[in-house]
Amino acid sequence: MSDILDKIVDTKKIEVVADTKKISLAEQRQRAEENNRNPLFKPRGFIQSIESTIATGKAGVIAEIKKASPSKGILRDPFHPAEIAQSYENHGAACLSVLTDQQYFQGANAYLQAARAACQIPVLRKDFTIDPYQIYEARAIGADAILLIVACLELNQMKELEACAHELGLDVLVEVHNAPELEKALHLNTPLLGINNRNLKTFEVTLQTTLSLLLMVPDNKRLVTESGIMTQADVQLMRDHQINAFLVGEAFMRANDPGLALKTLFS
Ligand SMILES: O=C(O)c1ccccc1NCC(=O)[C@H](O)[C@H](O)COP(=O)(O)O
Repeated sequence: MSDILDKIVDTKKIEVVADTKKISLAEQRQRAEENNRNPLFKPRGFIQSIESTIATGKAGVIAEIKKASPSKGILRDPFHPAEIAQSYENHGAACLSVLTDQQYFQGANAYLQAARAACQIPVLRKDFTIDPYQIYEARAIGADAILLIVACLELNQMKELEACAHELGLDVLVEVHNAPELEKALHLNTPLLGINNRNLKTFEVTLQTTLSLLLMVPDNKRLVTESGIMTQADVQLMRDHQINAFLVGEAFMRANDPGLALKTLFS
């Protein structure tokens, strides 16, 4: 595990203990299950939205809402998640990804809630999931999908977390950065496989990461290329390799109108 991931995971362990004292696991679970019975909050179908967008010939874009990151500092200030969500939806995003980690990304659960309430498209809770508590919490705040980062997790943990998510109707994006992680990820059931082009140890970003792992990705997985997609040439390079799902943050967060930037990048 990288230094920053070590730090983030240590923080998450402390947060889960503290959060459980504020809202118990049983209460969080009850909230999650209530949401599943409420038409406003039941899962919107994250993978389905990516697939139906790609089926029309367009790129399946997971458009990220993040105020800041460890590698880049502040990306957007002022920051209005509801406006950004509407702009993304109006300009063709298949899904949203909202950072909820506070300490390292200046995110918040409230940002996810505001973004989801402002649109109809499904939302990934972008956080560092290490404990089932966070999955109940994700569903309780309205998330439609969660992220599992292989570099942070043992295989048994990943399987347990995936089963918990699926039980609640949440989709799972499993994220890898190298070949051993990819092999591990293939033990999960989720068809959604993210390759992060960012090395979380050095913060170096290269799209070659996705291209170098391509041959290892089975046909029954939907590959999402993540991080460092900045130009139309980047998009074209990926599409030339039949990669049609993208997770993009910085390029949109730095634009005046994030949705317009999405439309331009993928036109
Ligand atoms: O971005 C970071 O600095 C970072 C550090 C530690 C863990 C994760 C980190 N980033 C999360 C992401 O993977 C990106 O937010 C996402 O893929 C979008 O990337 P980009 O389009 O380059 O903003």
